[in-house]
Amino acid sequence: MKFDYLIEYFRQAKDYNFRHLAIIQGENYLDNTISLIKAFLNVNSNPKTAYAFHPWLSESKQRFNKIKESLNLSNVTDIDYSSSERYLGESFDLTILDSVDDFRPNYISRLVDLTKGGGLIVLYTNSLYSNKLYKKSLTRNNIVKNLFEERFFRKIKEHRGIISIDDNNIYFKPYSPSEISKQRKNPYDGKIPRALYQISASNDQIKLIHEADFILEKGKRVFIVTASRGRGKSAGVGLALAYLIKKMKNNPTNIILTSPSYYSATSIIDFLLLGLKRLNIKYKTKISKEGKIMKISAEEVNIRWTAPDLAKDADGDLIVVDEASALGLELLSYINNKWEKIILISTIHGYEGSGKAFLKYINSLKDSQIVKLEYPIRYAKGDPVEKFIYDVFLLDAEPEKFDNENKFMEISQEDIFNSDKLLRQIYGILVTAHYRNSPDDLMFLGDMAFQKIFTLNYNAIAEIIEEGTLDNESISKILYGNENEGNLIPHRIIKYMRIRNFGFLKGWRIMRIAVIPELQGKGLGSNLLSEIEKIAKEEKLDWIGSSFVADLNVLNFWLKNKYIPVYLSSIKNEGLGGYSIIVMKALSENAEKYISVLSPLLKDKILLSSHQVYFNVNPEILVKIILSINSKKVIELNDICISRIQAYLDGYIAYNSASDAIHKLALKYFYENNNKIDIKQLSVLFGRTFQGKSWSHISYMLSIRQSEAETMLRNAVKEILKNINITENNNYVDIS
Ligand SMILES: CC(=O)SCCNC(=O)CCNC(=O)[C@H](O)C(C)(C)COP(=O)(O)OP(=O)(O)OC[C@H]1O[C@@H](n2cnc3c(N)ncnc32)[C@H](O)[C@@H]1OP(=O)(O)O
Ligand SMILES: Nc1ncnc2c1ncn2[C@@H]1O[C@H](COP(=O)(O)OP(=O)(O)OP(=O)(O)O)[C@@H](O)[C@H]1O
Repeated sequence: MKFDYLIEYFRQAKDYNFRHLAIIQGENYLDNTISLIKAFLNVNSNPKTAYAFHPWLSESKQRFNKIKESLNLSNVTDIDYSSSERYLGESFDLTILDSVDDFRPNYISRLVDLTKGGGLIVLYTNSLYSNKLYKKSLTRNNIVKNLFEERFFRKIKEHRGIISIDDNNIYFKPYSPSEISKQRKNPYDGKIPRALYQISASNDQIKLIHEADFILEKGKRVFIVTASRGRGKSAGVGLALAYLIKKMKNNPTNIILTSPSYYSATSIIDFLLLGLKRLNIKYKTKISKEGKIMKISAEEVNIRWTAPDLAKDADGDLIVVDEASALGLELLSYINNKWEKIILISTIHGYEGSGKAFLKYINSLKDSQIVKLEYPIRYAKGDPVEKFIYDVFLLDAEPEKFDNENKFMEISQEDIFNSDKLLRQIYGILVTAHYRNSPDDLMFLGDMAFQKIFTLNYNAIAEIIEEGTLDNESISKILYGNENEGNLIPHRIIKYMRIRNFGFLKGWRIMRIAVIPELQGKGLGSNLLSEIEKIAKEEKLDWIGSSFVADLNVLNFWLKNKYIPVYLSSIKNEGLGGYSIIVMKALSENAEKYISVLSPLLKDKILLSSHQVYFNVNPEILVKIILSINSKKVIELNDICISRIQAYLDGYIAYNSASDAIHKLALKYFYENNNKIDIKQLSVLFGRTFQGKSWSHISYMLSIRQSEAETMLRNAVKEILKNINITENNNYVDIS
């Protein structure tokens, strides 16, 4: 097919700085891809090109070579989908997505983003439906739905500026440049150095650089930068840091830079270096073996990139956190407790979800200033491809609040995907409530067949996966190392607890439960759960459970609804920023037996191995879990122990001298649970005794003053002692 008539539109896009997206399908996909790009080359003869694929899959390299050679493309970066996050700070004129082997929403939204105004994105495939890697992970017993893809096609037809080519048919409604708003940079006003003004890409960036010196004011200061994707937040902060370095000149300063992965901070680093160059400030860099810039020294200032878990405790004067909302509120609150000067950068709408909880958090921070960037950097505002991506992946879905909060019903995936209004509502609840929702989750919602969706009148929703009833072979595979993410709870229990026959039981895993933000805390979540439990009982299930990243509020919700913790993952899920916990409620006698074995084991695990496995977990979470598990053990304390504790309380010996005795006393308390003690006091005791934490660590984690920590521990110890039958309250012993 010839696409010469599109040249005029490509030219228009170049003039107005917007992009086109083409979806090419059918038997002639390769020829059509080549012809379409040929038309585009009339407008840009040597485009900076990104080519994304799974290079290890058969024939993918041949396709890459054929396209590259037929078009004589010389400036090509080949990107392995699995490491595509490394390219987030880059920009391209032409982006080619090989979708023959995979059609994965997260990859598409991430890579489309990298394309500049005037550019073209081509997504080509034989068929969007068959043989796709991510889709296979949603397939069970050969069954999977196509609701996501069907909607994707409907959206292609609805949007202007999107080209759809299907063998011999082309469907394209041109976009009107009148909908594009070009931005002009305001004249230079002397507020920032001219050299930085010249390299700033938007008025928003100039404002950001100007306002960043808020951080240099006396006392605690938190400077927050938020925007949708690609607004130049990170680059702007890089330039702002260069300016701060210029201002701090002779002050020795240590700056810690952190982000979920090194690559998400590269924009900051690149633009910091560019800014330093333009300001004529000399700098040195320390580069790792993999080529990562780990440290920059300029004037008296040192800037180091450090992974979040280490960064939070590092020594420094200022911490800069990129993609802050992805780190989770617990870590952010720790950082806020420990650091005096903080810069937080976060995407508000985007593939990390819109993060209402994060917004609420930053709005509540004292001594803070928020700068919001509006104008996109890579392309003009009003760009049709951005509109398409937002719509097709529902990046900005916001739910409405409905009356009659308690009407319980099940909704089919078909009903949801056939009504955009309903889908926006349901998915909007997930996006706003769960800040880690991503476009992949939308495909999951549409295509994964073994799930059920329940709602309380569209104000609260739960997404449930059917798990269990595994056969012998599947169970054996799990025992000997195979993954089975479709059966998450049975997998964890079979693999890690080695309890084989749990796999035969039938259960429901509540994969997501969420209430629209305005209605949280009013009982809707609990009501929805109890309605679901009724149905689960009617269906004769054995168990109902959930796996989520341990967070105090969420844990409280499950405990309040009488779910019992049965498993806590031994490694941190870096992607989700925490340790996953599984909670469960038995619906059959059979399941009751398993829970009564599993939960005491979890209590033992926490009490015996927190110093090495869970030392980074908030002690309050661990205390909540152990207190919720009712398993008793007798722990004997002899008189010497008690006397040493008493001597500690009376101030004759230090904590360290009595630490073993206090440890035993705490163990006795946690296994006997006989009197109610303030949870924060217990958490200090647990943190110091079982996790080996320092007083300062504990205070940052629990948001208490450092000076309070030891008093709280003493109070907990006193309270526990009070309830132990002690005949004489001595702080010495005679041995006869
Ligand atoms: C598998 C998973 O999906 S786990 C993730 C759960 N979902 C989320 O974190 C999304 C954001 N939060 C929400 O959508 C909701 O708050 C839910 C689903 C956690 C709870 O539903 P709600 O209707 O808010 O809770 P409900 O009123 O029934 O119960 C209140 C209890 O839940 C806990 N809770 C957890 N989160 C919240 C919250 N955001 N607001 C109020 N209470 C909360 C509290 O312990 C509270 O008890 P308390 O008032 O005695 O302290
Ligand atoms: N002043 C500038 N001059 C040239 N290019 C810029 C400038 N500012 C940003 N860019 C480019 O624009 C793109 C987006 O910038 P950046 O990564 O800072 O945005 P962001 O808002 O942090 O995006 P994300 O939400 O994707 O993290 C990058 O490719 C960056 O190199």
